[in-house]
Amino acid sequence: MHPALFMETLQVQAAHAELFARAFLALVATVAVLYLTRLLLAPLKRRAAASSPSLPRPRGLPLIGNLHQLGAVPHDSLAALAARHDAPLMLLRLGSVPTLVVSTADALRAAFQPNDRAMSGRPALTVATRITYGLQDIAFSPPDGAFWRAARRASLSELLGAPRVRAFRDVREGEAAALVAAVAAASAAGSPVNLSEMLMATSNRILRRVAFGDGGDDGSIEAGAVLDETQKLLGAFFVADYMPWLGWVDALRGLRRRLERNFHELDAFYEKVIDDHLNKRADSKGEDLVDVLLRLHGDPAYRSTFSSRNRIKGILTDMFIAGTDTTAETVEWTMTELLRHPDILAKAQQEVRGGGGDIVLESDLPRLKYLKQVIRESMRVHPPVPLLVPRETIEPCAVYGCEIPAGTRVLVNARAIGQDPGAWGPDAARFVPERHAEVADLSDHKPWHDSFSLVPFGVGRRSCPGVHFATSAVELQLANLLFCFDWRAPNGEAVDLEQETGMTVHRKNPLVLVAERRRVQ
Ligand code: HEM
Repeated sequence: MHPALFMETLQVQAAHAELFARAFLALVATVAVLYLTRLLLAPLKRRAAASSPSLPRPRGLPLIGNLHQLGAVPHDSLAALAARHDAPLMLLRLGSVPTLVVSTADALRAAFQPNDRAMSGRPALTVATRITYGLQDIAFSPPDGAFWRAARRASLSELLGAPRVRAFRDVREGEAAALVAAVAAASAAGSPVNLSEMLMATSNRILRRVAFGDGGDDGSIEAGAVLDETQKLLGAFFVADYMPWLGWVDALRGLRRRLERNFHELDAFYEKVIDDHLNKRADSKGEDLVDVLLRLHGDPAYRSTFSSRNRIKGILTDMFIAGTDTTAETVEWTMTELLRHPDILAKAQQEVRGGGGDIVLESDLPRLKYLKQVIRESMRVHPPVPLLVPRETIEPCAVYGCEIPAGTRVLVNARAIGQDPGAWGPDAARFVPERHAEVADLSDHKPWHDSFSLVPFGVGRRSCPGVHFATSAVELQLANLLFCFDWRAPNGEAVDLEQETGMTVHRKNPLVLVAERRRVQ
């Protein structure tokens, strides 16, 4: 190496070492100060706690609080922690963030029924803030401004409401048929099929066709990879979201650079899609979601809500992050449970096959009552978003007489609530679709919110506006998989229930099954 270059390298290394030493010293000093402050304040806190009712607060560690108790599968670890402390509502400190965790149906009712508004904030998480152009979307924007209310109203009336969902029926039927064809082709030689992969591809294609009007073909592989990376980043642990003052660690870990790269790729993709739509709008046939958003952009009644391209792009991001994995995972977990319960699988198949024809269409769905019970039961036991999307209190409120300050993060453990024996009885852990047999209208999802015991789509004013959109796709795909194929695990193995979590939860091991094409007489 050239001596000058060698010297320069040494200098750079020395500068890095010095920088690192300084950062380390700053970290040690901060930890010491925080620990001392905590020690000094402890008697004061104890006196205050003795004078007012308070919620259980499982003991944490200095600095990280209860973060270490989240484990690899946070919703299950939190359920176990709540059970250990007999605490349907408990207050944790995740890093420096005070967090209320709700784990039973009664606790959810007590927390949300009187405080729907107070509980309707969302924390400004690092990834969500960036990919939604600074919270200019529906899922993460603050609820107290005019924008969120107007955008949510538009999402219900224009984007995700029943008429719009009906208009995309051809897309869902086409993609269900394509899924059947893909399974048939892959299993033609008797080899097992990776159903998880196929379900994710189907869900992705539906969203892309509905949102952008493209078929997920030409040039879209790249875009698929970009959206995949967005999902991965959303599930990644950013230190800044729990210890804002230690946020620089995310930069050292390379996460900030990854996020920036992903944001710019996503942005370039949206820009192209929007330009393409503006250029060919005049001769396009049906409206896709980009067309609708551009129409609203030009409509005086909506102009202030959809005033900028960034808001249109923020809402498109919502559709993808909220609508793709969730739908695929619902089908994946339902198939998992069916394979683990052959009697239930047989009963559901008998119902689906009772209608004749060689494929199931949407017009067949209203008669499939048992299938709907199976899906409901699957979402009770495996809600795809087990801790919902985090909330944050926007004003102080009280639960069970205990004050919850503004700015408290709120995690609703939908999975624990779905298995709460207080709400579901002593057999809550068993998979029994018949427990929903008395539900009058299985397609009406409002009771899911009212009962507070089945909340895979969330609660109150921030609950999911995509329920209709999602359930129609889930029901049709499942009906066709059961109608067209007989299913079994390879070599008679048991199908496991191991989970892998990000913001959503999917199977850790892909669902690989043997599918035998049913011959229709
Ligand atoms: C089975 C599929 C789905 C599940 C389980 C699901 C679940 C959820 C959950 C748990 C929330 C948070 C609710 C809360 O905080 O109380 C949510 C919010 C949301 N979902 Fe879904 N979702 C699904 C499909 C969809 C689809 C297909 C779309 C759109 C294409 C969508 C769009 C949204 C949006 C925009 C929000 C944010 C609402 C707000 O903050 O006001 N979801 N969803």
